[in-house]
Amino acid sequence: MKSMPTNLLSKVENNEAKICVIGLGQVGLPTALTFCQSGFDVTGHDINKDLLSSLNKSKTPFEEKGIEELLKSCIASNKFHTNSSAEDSIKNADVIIVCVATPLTSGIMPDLSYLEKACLSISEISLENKLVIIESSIPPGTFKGLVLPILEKRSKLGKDFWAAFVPERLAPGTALSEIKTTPRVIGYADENSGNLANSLYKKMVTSQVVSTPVEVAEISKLVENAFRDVNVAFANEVGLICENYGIDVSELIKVCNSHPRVKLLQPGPGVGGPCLPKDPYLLLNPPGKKRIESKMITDSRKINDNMPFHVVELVISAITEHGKKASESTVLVLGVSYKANVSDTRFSPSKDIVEQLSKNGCNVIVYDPKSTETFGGRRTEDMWDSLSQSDVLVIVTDHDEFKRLDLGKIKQTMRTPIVIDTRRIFSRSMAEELGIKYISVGYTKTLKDK
Ligand SMILES: NC(=O)C1=CN([C@@H]2O[C@H](COP(=O)(O)OP(=O)(O)OC[C@H]3O[C@@H](n4cnc5c(N)ncnc54)[C@H](O)[C@@H]3O)[C@@H](O)[C@H]2O)C=CC1
Ligand SMILES: CC(=O)N[C@@H]1[C@@H](OP(=O)(O)OP(=O)(O)OC[C@H]2O[C@@H](n3ccc(=O)[nH]c3=O)[C@H](O)[C@@H]2O)O[C@H](C(=O)O)[C@@H](O)[C@@H]1O
Repeated sequence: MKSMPTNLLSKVENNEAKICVIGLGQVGLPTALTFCQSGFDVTGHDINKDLLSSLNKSKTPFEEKGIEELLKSCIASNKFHTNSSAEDSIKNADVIIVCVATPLTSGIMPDLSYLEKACLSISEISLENKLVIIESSIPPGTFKGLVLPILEKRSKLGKDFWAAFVPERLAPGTALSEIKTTPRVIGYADENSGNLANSLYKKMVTSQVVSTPVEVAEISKLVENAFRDVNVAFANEVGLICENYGIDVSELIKVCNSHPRVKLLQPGPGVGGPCLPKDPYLLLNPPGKKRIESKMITDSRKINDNMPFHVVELVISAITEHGKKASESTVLVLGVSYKANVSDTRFSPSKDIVEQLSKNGCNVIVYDPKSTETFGGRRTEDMWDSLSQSDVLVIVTDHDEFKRLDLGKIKQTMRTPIVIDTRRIFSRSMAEELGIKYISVGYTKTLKDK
């Protein structure tokens, strides 16, 4: 075993290490730009050439607070470059950070093909004196079982090169602040690699850097997201219970959360995004091993996946109670992205809501200022004009822009004033005072009273 790579360590400590980030998506781009902001020279490589050319014009394909300004300043400083050649990008780098996607296959199994290809292209180059970091979320056992065997094709870990798994914890929408302020986990396979990675991330992160064996780090990332998924599922289940009792879940949450050890989350239209619907399955499917059973985790996934269908039931009941047929009704859906103030529509609850409403015969109009996705509905540019033709307004995403909508104007404009506010962006009492039929996940009193 070689001793600590002092040359590489001093390059890291003096901000002289050249960094290459592979995969410039929602994780890779903020990572590349934040390291650049911390004083490093960063090359971003991606297989998507259109993405590289739009980044070179300071345009990002997704919405993220402050990212275009940061991209512009990093390009202007001449410290951020893009390169479509994997070979050149890797060859010239001291540190290589892999941020490619690790999605699910159609059979809900981990799809590690992007990671495998990225590692293969790294392994083609001599890794002498380089540090390789994997940031992509990976099923337990992947770092030692897949990543290292590929990287060690020509070079030896701990002798020629160093490697660590450093899971990303940023949440889209607040990525550029969270990437620095959220404590960072370093998953190490050997001590020197762990120390190098530790020094590197201390340059970027203003909070704690926690070191742990790589096996723990792999599982920690997936458990964190499964924890969040299970907690949202519990909130959703409590919402459904409240509908049965005819009480308002928001009032209940306020009361329960006054207990110092209770922190109920917010029920809603379901759980979307690139990670929560996927990571519980990465946790339970270690590559090459038997699937692990966890009823709580899989049931939570089912509860959350069922919420869009529940929202559709709320809409159809409201239409029926109003004496109309679904096929005669127009429904305006506000929001296609999976959560507030982001443009990402991956696994968005809006998809099932729009598709199922259409299947029920509704005329579905979709409006989202952050995305042109329609999920098969008809997109409108003029929300107020579409509202004037609508029988039901369904809020699926709580963008700030929607929160500012005037309820009085909504009441005056709609053909039938029925609002399904799945995110609780409006005041229930104000809506009801205005004569709006107000329904939410966890509040269906107006429906049940009839
Ligand atoms: N999106 C998020 O908020 C978070 C994601 N993660 C994890 O980070 C990883 C990346 O996720 P995202 O950034 O959302 O994915 P993404 O899909 O937004 O970006 C991945 C990028 O990698 C590129 N790519 C794929 N194969 C490549 C290759 N062989 N060489 C170069 N580029 C390649 C793609 O073209 C794409 O631009 C995943 O494992 C995800 O689970 C972790 C924390 C937060
Ligand atoms: C444990 C944790 O908080 N993980 C974060 C999560 O980011 P993400 O944007 O997916 O999380 P989120 O804000 O909880 O949103 C996920 C989904 O859950 C829904 N949601 C969330 C909270 C809530 O009370 N009710 C609710 O319905 C959201 O609307 C959204 O559809 O997953 C990220 C990731 O791994 O991609 C991770 O880095 C982030 O730190």
